[in-house]
Amino acid sequence: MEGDICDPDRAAYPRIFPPREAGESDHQPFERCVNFPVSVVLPAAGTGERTGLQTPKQFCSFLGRPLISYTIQAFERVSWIQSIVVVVLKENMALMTDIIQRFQHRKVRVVPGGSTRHRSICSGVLALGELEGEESHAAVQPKVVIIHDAVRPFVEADFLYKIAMAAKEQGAAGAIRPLVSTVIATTSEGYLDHSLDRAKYRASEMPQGFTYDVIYQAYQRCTESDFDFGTECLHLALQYCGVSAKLIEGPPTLWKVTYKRDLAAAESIIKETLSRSACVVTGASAQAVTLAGTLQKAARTWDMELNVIPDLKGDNGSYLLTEWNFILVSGSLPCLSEVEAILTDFKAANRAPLHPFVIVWVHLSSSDELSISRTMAEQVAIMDLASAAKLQNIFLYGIQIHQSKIPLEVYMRALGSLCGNLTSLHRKKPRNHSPSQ
Ligand SMILES: Nc1ccn([C@@H]2O[C@H](COP(=O)(O)OP(=O)(O)OP(=O)(O)O)[C@@H](O)[C@H]2O)c(=O)n1
Ligand SMILES: O=P(O)(O)OC[C@@H](O)[C@@H](O)[C@@H](O)CO
Repeated sequence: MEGDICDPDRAAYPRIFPPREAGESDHQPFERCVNFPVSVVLPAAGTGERTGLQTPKQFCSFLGRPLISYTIQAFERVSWIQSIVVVVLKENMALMTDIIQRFQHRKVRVVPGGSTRHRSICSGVLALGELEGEESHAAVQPKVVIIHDAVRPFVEADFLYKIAMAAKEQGAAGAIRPLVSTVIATTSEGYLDHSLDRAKYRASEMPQGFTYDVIYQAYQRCTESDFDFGTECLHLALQYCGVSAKLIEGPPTLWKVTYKRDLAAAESIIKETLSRSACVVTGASAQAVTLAGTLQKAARTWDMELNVIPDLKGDNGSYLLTEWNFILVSGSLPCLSEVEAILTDFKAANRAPLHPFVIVWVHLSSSDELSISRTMAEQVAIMDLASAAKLQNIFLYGIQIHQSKIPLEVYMRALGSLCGNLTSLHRKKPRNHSPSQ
């Protein structure tokens, strides 16, 4: 597809996902890239009245992490997004800055919002044209602006790609979903006037994309009434720039957190997603990498996503300690130092895990290379280590695979049921963090 400069078969993170084998089904996420600058505006200056809570819904925490942090993370994981502008109420600027620092968000800038959603979005769009500080080095004025409600945390890279490409081609693009209920028009006395043919209408959702010029002009030309009562950016593009947006049906995950019940739904999705992902840390051992590849394939039968990494540090040396669980695979003789190293890395990253992390230490031994006594001694040492790890909110498991004795598949099933525990672990309340509203 035009603009798609990445080889679609190349994984977005080549050092994590081994190249797919010929004919292997498309289990692994890969990232399609665009070749023009894209920035994001996340309006988050609302008060969330409809939730009935004191805390604005974008700042409500799940597993110790505010909702808006999950949304930002969904965007900063997309490598072709150059910058993110979060728009919050002036009194929440310090809180938002703290969240960015605490969760190590990158390429994010905070600007003050307005009294309505359109005024907040406009503030974010204008900020993209005024690059300041280090932003001016890293980001250029975007060709395409993606606008996305900060309270829609479940957005996928592939759909963002479709919206960005359509916005570049058409000038504007928006996500839509089928209507669940029929839309009816009422009389001023509150009676049915007429009902709309549901087949002709769709729900307008987010993300939406616009070329920078279109959305900038639309906000320059719209009226005060638009600013005060409007809810649809696509309408402004049509009304004031003559641009008819390309509409793309999005996945059901695009829904917006609006009412209190939506918070509970969002929390269960977050827990479910977290418990089905893990990083396999292999070190440099070729044997461990091979075992990791086998694990990765087997994990698909457990509906788990395993990302294989050589160590806990990312390309730029920063720790990859986001919300992953970890499976530490050692091909060499089982030595505690590998486990101790990963726990030390956790400590060095200075990130108290806000929800239980799981480390499964899988040792592949080609024979009974260990005497029983050493195994026993080692098990005691592992148990001590596991007790210490638990104080860090980390659950440490160890599995020794004697390849000679039992087929690998049997171990895979054991590991599968252990990984299945991740879900139950995440159902536990995070230690020491009473979740805020
Ligand atoms: N003045 C406003 C109003 C809303 N928003 C943002 O626009 C998104 C969608 O709006 P909505 O769901 O209506 O949020 P609230 O206005 O906070 O909700 P409510 O109407 O229940 O108060 C939210 O991320 C919200 O923070 C904004 O940036 N500035
Ligand atoms: O109307 P609310 O302020 O609840 O939320 C904004 C939504 O209307 C908006 O996100 C989509 O309809 C797309 O424009």
